[in-house]
Amino acid sequence: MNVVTKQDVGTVANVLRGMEKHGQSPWLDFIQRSFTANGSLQKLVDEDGLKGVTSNPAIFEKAMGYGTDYDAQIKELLQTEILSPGELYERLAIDDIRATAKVMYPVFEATKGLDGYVSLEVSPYLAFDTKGTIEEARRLWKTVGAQNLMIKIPGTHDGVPAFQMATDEGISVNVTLLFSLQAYKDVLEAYISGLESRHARGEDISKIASVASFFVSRIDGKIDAAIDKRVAAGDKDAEALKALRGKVAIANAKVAYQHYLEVKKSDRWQKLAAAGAQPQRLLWASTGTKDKAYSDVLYVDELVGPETVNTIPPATFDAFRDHGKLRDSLIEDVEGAKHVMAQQERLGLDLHGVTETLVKEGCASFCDAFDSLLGVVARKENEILAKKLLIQKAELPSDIEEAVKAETETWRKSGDLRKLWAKDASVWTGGDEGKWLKWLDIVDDRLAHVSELEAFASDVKARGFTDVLLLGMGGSSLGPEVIAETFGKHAGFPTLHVLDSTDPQQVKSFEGKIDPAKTLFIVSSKSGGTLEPNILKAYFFEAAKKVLGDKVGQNFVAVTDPGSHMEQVAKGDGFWKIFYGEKQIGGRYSVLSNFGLVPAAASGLPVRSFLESALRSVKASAQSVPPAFNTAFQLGAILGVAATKFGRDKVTIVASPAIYDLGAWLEQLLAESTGKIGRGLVPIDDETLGEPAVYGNDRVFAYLRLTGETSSEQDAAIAALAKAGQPVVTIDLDTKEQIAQAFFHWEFATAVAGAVLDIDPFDQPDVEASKIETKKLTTAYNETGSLPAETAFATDGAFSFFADAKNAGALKGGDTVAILKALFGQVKPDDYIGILAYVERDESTRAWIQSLRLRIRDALKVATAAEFGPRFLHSTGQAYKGGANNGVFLQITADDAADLPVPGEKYTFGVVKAAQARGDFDVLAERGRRALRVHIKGPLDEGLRALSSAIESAI
Ligand SMILES: O=P(O)(O)OC[C@H]1O[C@](O)(CO)[C@@H](O)[C@@H]1O
Ligand SMILES: O=C[C@H](O)[C@H](O)COP(=O)(O)O
Repeated sequence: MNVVTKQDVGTVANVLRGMEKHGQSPWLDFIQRSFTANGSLQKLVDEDGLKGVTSNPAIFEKAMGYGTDYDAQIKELLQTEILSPGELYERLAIDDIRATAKVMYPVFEATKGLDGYVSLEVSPYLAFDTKGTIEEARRLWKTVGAQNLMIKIPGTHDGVPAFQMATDEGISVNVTLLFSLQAYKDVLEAYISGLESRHARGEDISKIASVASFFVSRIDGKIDAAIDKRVAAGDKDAEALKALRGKVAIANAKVAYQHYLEVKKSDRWQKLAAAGAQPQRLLWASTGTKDKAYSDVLYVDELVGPETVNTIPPATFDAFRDHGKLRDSLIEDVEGAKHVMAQQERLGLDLHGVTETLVKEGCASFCDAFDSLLGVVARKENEILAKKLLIQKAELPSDIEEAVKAETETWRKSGDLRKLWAKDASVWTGGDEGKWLKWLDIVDDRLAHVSELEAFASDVKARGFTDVLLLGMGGSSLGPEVIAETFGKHAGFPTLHVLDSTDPQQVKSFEGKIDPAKTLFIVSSKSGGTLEPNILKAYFFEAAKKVLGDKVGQNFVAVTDPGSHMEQVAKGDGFWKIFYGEKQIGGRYSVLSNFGLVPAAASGLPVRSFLESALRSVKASAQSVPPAFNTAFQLGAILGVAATKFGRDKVTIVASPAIYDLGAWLEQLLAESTGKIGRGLVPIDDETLGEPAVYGNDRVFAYLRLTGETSSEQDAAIAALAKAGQPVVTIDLDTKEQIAQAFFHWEFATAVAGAVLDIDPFDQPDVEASKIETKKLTTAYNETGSLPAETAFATDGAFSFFADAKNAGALKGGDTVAILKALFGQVKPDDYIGILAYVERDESTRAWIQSLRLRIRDALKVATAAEFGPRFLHSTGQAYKGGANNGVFLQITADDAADLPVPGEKYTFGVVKAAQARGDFDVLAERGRRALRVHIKGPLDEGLRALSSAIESAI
């Protein structure tokens, strides 16, 4: 706009100023920070008699999307606050609107509230959402807090009731995107009804202003195109059609204006007018000429009339000042306008259909503009925050990259990420997914209550505990384990240990690490009904009671969902504290709720800054972030697309040594969330990277890299894999604390991947099956004093082999090597092998299983999972049973060197573990999985060594 430099502005003959005499107010369809700040806007007011300003998402996109006007404020805001791109945009926009409202305020005063307005549009994403629109209108009205503000609301079917409510509540509204006479009539009716209801309550209606933004040029754009097409096709009505070119939009506006005049005469309106109501003026919008063949001031020249507004884009504003003509054109030749309307109908130009399309297209194009604007804000935010956020880099083969782009665009168009945030189950299977999404809000929620956790932390410190022993499984133990493993001991606080096993030796080992009198026990179970934490609680409660007597409960804390069995137990046993979980969060999504935070606080982790770090991830995935800029979405889309379209269902998790345990948490999240109804992602954790040659085409590599403590071997191996064309996603963490961000990032990505896989990522149907089998066995034990007998299909030295009839048939028999050969002989490319060991998980068994899996991987070139039972039952076990049938399983059980009693039960820990292994195997077999169980008699270390060498010979 050249208003500042042009010489002829403000002359007496200024045609813009002259509009006033015709009862029309010129408004400007434009906002830009520098334009307001450098006095250009003021100059228009002073010299051209500018009377108002309008904005829309496309205008803000132009203002914020290019240049550097806003960079300083963005930086400043992000220094002190954690904001999503949507929140950031709103802060910038509101500042602009306020600054503009200030410039326009003298006009507002001088015209006694007739003019001087500035319009701010509600989010275009809400165009079909009445509730969302009214809520946002109220919020913006309150936040901007300027009398001369108008909230812009689309005049859609769903927008009109919101407009009526807003009017009733005293909010001034600019109803936008009006194309048809009928839509305009509905809007005027809503305005009157809104005023009437307010007036009926005895409230003032004189301060409410409203305009109806009736769009002009876009109508000609569509109608003229239809005319040209028909003329080109040799339509018999070519001449009559040509005569309508460039006429319909103006005729449509003139007819709408006639309706306005008629309504103003009505008794209904007169009553409101007598009570001080201001008429809702028609505002001509979309008045920039799009077709170069027409006058560049066509839609200003031809629509001049009393009690109207024309919001004029900058170039048209300049052009009109330069050569616009003023006459009462709006009421000129109304009959002619009606004739044009009748003609268009007779000729089948379908103005009705065109206006309907224009509403839809108008909403969609404002959404597109908003997407692009928010994308720019998100990009700027990412650049400024840099390492304060996780930095994700995807190196994908071009076919996967293309497919991910297409998926991203599908999500952008459908607005499904906003639906996800709105907890709309249609994003997944339309089941009960909406009830499991409280994890989306939990970070905000916990931050609001963080002082309780901080108080707990100081109490724990003050009581001088040396250790914290957490008893729980899966979602209740893996997050705390990551926290314990990653952060270690905090000075002045107890050491956090996590026990998630029924292996008697392992229970004993943990018991040996602590002094019950100086230990805080955290019994953690969402459901409160899980077998393991219940029996572990019974065991340690009894052990602690021996030293603490009646005060034993004071060394126990429960974390459980409200109303659970565990809550009752905790109350009955006089636990020191009970912390509650959220029923609307499943176990594996619970780490940022009390399930992760209570042990974190007890071990001295500064939970406030941990949560604030997590909040950055929440904001980076917020509903305002377009999918292309939402890195957690991108991760989920990559995993989902790679699995469904490219057969790459093995998510190979690689993590820097200092954060290695994230993989254990991630395994559960991915496997239990996605591995069901015969599909899903198979996490492969902690499988030391090999040469590219040892991999097939069934993997995606996810590399969690702690930038300050990287492993050069990992970096080199990952680089080689990317070079070899394997898909690699690298996520850089700048600090260990950013595991908080990684938690949310992966939860969000998993939810997205679940949608791409078309499954419910919040249930775990197949875990339940093995729990039922286990329960049957432990019940039988309690009744008969022994587990039901079972017969090995083969024995060889220290080894006995068990399987269902089908697997036993396939494995035939013979010696150990022959049986193992038969098992591994069934492995096909793109399968994976699961080693499922029900033995104590300690340094030596972990080293043993790790070296074994690598030998298998390198020999057979398939993915391997190395798992300990019963821990994995609450994690990857779901996918092994419910996912695709591409796993081959070797289950390992062993005689227990010593057993431990479970207080109050006949069964022992050893019996429980045996029942769990058998329950697990039964379900694997029942699901048609290729599986073998080998039981080791005698000393475990010898047995494991012998098994390794037999496997070595078999592969
Ligand atoms: O916290 P809870 O209810 O004891 O459950 C522990 C784990 O068991 C499961 O329900 C099934 O394995 C997991 O989803 C969960 O994390
Ligand atoms: O209120 C103003 C409208 O949003 C604007 O005039 C639309 O104009 P356009 O059709 O040129 O985009």
